[in-house]
Amino acid sequence: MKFTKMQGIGNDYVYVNCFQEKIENPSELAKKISDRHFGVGSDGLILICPSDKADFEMKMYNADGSRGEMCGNGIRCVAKYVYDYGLTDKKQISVETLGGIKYLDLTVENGKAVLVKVDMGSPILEPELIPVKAEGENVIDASIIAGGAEYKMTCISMGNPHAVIFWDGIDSMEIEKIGPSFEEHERFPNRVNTEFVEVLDEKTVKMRVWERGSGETLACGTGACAVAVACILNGRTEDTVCVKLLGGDLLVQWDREKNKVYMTGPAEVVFDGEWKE
Ligand SMILES: N[C@H](CCC[C@H](N)C(=O)O)C(=O)O
Repeated sequence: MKFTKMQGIGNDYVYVNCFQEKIENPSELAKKISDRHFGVGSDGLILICPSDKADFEMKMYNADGSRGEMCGNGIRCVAKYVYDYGLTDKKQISVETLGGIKYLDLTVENGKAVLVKVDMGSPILEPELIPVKAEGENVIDASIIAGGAEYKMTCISMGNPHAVIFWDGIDSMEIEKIGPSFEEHERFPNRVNTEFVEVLDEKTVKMRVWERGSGETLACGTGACAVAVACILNGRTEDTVCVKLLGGDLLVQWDREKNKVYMTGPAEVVFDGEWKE
């Protein structure tokens, strides 16, 4: 099976062109191929497939084999792949995901896509749609007890579930201890991606993320969008935010009139390879 290893600000996945390859059990393959010692090593597996609703379909699997509804860093790499590898010559493409159809604009230099802007759609705040067990019509700066400690969280879905926690001193936090207590918390029926964010100024934040199904990653695109929305909802930043992650920066804008979130960032090919099972 041919694959391409790609990364979006350090959030790395194995990409398979399913116009050419047939994957019998993607969940099992994701677990094997993601292993950083016995496999290729990645945060998960992403399949690039035909679609009858959009130009392409993205099917995303975390390193534990679980399916993610949407992947922000991944969808930028999908857009780069389909352009650079000649599946399309369009610089505006649509990609079907479990989180809805997403629309992307490519910036091309020397025949290669170097920057991708994604219309990530509208943030979802209704608890039952995130989902998170909670009273009321949203979860903004709400209390949760996790791992025996109390936190304040803001919950948002970008097609996939996120819990955003404001936290000073994220560089020294023991995310590997706190993250799982949120990921497996009984208030999140489908588990949750958890972001810890430090506000630097009204235009700039920095974050770390414990991803559902993959643990701490260097970056999370949907998480960066959830963080920006949470910062704006809590009056911490302006509507356009530079989100600084371990692997690099993303620019996130929440257009409140259109109620759409736009994310702009890079996408890069690491290498092409062959997987022999
Ligand atoms: N772990 C996520 C999927 C990947 C999201 C992240 N890598 C991104 O760039 O959005 C989930 O299970 O919802």
